[in-house]
Amino acid sequence: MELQTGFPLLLQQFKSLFYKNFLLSWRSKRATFLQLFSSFFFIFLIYAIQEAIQASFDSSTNYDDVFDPKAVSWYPIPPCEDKFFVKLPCYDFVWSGNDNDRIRSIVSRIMINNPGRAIPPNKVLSFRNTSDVDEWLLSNPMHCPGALHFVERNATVISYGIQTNSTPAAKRGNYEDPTLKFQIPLQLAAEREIARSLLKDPDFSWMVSLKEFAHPAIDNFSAVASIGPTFFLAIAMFGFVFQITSLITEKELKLLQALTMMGLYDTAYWLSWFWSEGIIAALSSLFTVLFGMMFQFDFFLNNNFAVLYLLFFLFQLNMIGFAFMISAFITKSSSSTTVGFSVFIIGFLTQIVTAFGFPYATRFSNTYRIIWAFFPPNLLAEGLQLLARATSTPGDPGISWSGRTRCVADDDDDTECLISINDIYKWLIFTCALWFLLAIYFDNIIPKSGVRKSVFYFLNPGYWTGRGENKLREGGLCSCNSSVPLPEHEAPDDEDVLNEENIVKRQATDGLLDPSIAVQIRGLVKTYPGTTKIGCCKCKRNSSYHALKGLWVNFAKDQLFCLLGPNGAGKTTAINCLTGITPVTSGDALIYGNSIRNSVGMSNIQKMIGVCPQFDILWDALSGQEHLYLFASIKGLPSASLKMVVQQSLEEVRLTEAAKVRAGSYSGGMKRRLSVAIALIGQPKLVILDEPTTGMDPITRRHVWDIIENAKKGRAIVLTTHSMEEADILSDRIGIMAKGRLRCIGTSIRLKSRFGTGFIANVSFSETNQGTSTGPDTSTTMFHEAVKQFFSHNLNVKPKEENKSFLTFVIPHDKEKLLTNFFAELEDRKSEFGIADLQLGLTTLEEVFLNIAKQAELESAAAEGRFTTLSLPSGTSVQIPIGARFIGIPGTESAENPRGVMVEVYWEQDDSGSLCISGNSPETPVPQHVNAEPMAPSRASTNRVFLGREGPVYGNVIHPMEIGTSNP
Ligand SMILES: Nc1ncnc2c1ncn2[C@@H]1O[C@H](COP(=O)(O)OP(=O)(O)OP(=O)(O)O)[C@@H](O)[C@H]1O
Repeated sequence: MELQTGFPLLLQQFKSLFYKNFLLSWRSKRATFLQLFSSFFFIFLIYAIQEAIQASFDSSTNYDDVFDPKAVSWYPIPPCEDKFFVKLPCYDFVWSGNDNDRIRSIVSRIMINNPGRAIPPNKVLSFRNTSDVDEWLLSNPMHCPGALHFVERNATVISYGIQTNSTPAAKRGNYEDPTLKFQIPLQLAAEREIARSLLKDPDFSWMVSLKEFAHPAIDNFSAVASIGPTFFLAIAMFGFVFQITSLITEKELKLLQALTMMGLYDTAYWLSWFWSEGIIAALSSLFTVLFGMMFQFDFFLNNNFAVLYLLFFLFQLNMIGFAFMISAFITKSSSSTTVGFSVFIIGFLTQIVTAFGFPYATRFSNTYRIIWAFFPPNLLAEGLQLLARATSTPGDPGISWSGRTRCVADDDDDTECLISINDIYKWLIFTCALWFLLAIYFDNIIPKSGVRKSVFYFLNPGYWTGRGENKLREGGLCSCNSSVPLPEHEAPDDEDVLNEENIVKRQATDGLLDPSIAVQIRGLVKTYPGTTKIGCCKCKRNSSYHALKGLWVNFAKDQLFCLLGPNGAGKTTAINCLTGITPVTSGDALIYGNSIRNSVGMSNIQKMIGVCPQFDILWDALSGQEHLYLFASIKGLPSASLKMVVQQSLEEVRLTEAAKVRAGSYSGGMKRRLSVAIALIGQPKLVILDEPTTGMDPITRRHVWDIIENAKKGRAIVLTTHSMEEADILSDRIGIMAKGRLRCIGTSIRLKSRFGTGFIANVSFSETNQGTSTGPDTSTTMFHEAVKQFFSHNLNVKPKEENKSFLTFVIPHDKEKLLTNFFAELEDRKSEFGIADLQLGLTTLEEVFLNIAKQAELESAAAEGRFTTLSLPSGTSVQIPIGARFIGIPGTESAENPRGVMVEVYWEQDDSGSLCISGNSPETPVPQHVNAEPMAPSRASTNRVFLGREGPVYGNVIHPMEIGTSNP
């Protein structure tokens, strides 16, 4: 099937990723709902705050149009309880001059003649002079709203003064103007009664009316301008946090890595996210403006719709770009909320600073404004200020579309225009593009799975032409990678591995590419470099590690090559090198002639490989069918064939019925099957299966084996597994790795015959000879003994397992030549021995595996000179090199045993694969001819005495050859 390439592939990848993002948004409805409609909640809050604040100025006409002001002529002295925040007991007024009869009479008339309400005597306090009043007011704050001070100059002149608490106050939506409420009534009462007293006419009266100017609303409090920036930032923060979470989750779960292995273009990935989030931002901005209009804000009604919409949309888009960029620095999706909260707090603070005029005033230099514009919330705050200022009074027309470029002086002092709404658009577009490019740049240079590109990767022409080396680096940006020498090349001990290596080397030197070979690995070396991370308080050092120490091997077409090896052998590393996830340190590999070290080669390889990674890399919210559609599209399968291919794949892995079920609800086995289907989709020419059947039940496992078996045709398959049965059944060739090296290679039978302990003979006896249930009869014992005798006499072997129905013998390889005659004779004497059935088989692959792993561990322990303690039943403890088989015990020399005694040590591997002592033989004399070496490390070559204490005792290693035996 012809796969798409170039721009059509990019377009197809973009479409399928866009659809994936759409599905993810659709299925996380709560998050999407918040992104789209959180604006309603915030605008409602702005509305409520605006209403509350305006209500507090209700008694003032400053915020209203007053075209026909009313005259007010009714000004009684109000009861003191009407004063806001008054303390009880309170007084309607206090006065001074009480040592004067005439003044006393004037005050009593003020109280009696107060319009509408006579003031009771207990609501008034009198003093002799003004200083006494001041003293009382000082010691009794808020107990009285005003004071009158009278002085009788002469019979015709009485002067007076007024004191009021002149602070305007607001309480629960009401405004208190002290002049109108307290000062004028006191003034009118004092003047009225002074006039009556002087004229001696108790009915003398005149009308005083007060009337304000007709005026339009003087100011318009804009909650949108004052608190809007914070609230609109909060709306954008939902998208910001969800965006970072989605991106980091895809990295964390290695979903992005899986897509990259399938040949994903970076651009398609980022564009798909940008578009899908851009659409949500577009809708969210639309709803923001519509809700603003719905709540009848002048800000939203008077400014042009497009001008408003563009500001909100560009801001939200900018925040998405910002989220992309920030996500490159975050490794855990759980951190995204913290990051979002931090950005919000910083934005909140810088918006306050912006609202106070920084840096959009002529006294600040342009540099400040440029720096300020790189943080999107600042631009939003300034944009909202401009729009609010354009609608500050109800008569203001707002900013029209054509007026968006018009620059209005910011301040009364400022005559120079500093920024227009159009400039804000330009800054938002520019910085958004910048964040987008930086996101791709940082994503490339900040390590993912320990791998990154060079800081100046974009300066390498090969990056743009695709013809350069596939240069990836390892380690963090700030870590100093020490240059590590390559591991020494050791010629393999095993003849088959050596042969394979020579074949590959010869083919590499000749430059010949055998058409039957799918993958040729040429001396692959992978060293994870040691890094020194300089933290704030400490230096952290990791030493380098040679995970692959020179791998030379061919994988043939139409065959399955199984890589076995204990944990940490380097299997996954080898696979990661082949798929381009990990850069190789040295050597190369050709996959169908394409080098993994070359960018073009790697992009060709990605089109022809399918990978089933060790751990399922799936989106919980997507169904099996959707996964297959996505991966097939990323791979470049023509869109016309997608449906058919996906159906076939689902049928193949028996997931048709669960095709529409979300992968999150799949069982472990179903997920593995889906991963296998993804690896096989698009007929890849090389399929890499890393432990594909982990967690599957035996029935499903066998079914997947069938799938793998059928998939061999026309492609090469590389399989890693810890199931020896799987390896045995599926493999055409097996390579067992340990400690980064290939230890053996060949077919299953060859490995068993070369590395197994020998043959297994199972002898089962006929039922009639098995005695009663209470115990074997004498004939059974007789048959058993006869067979045992026969084996012992001819092959020198004892049974490994025995019960009343069968005997099992392990026959070493060196007896192979005797076997034909031996079994022919046994077959002839079957009835004589009471034998029902006779089976001969090779030892299991598992045994081969264990032997190879143990051998590798022994070698490495010997190479590293590691020691362990052997505790003998006699109570002696000796230090012995790990893996040593025969040990002479120092200090046991005697006349009887002049060379002392020795033991054979038995080794086994623990769960982590390390060797540990499983037991030892009884002590036997060391033969006379044996030369035992004291095997202490150089620093403790003798059994020294340290500070009065004995040092450790080191055993003498005896080479097995000296005793006449060979190594296991
Ligand atoms: N990024 C890394 N940095 C340092 N060392 C690493 C890194 N990745 C793997 N290693 C080391 O390289 C060695 C080989 O690891 P690898 O994952 O290839 O083993 P494996 O054979 O696949 O094991 P398993 O069967 O457990 O999957 C291990 O000792 C591992 O600790």
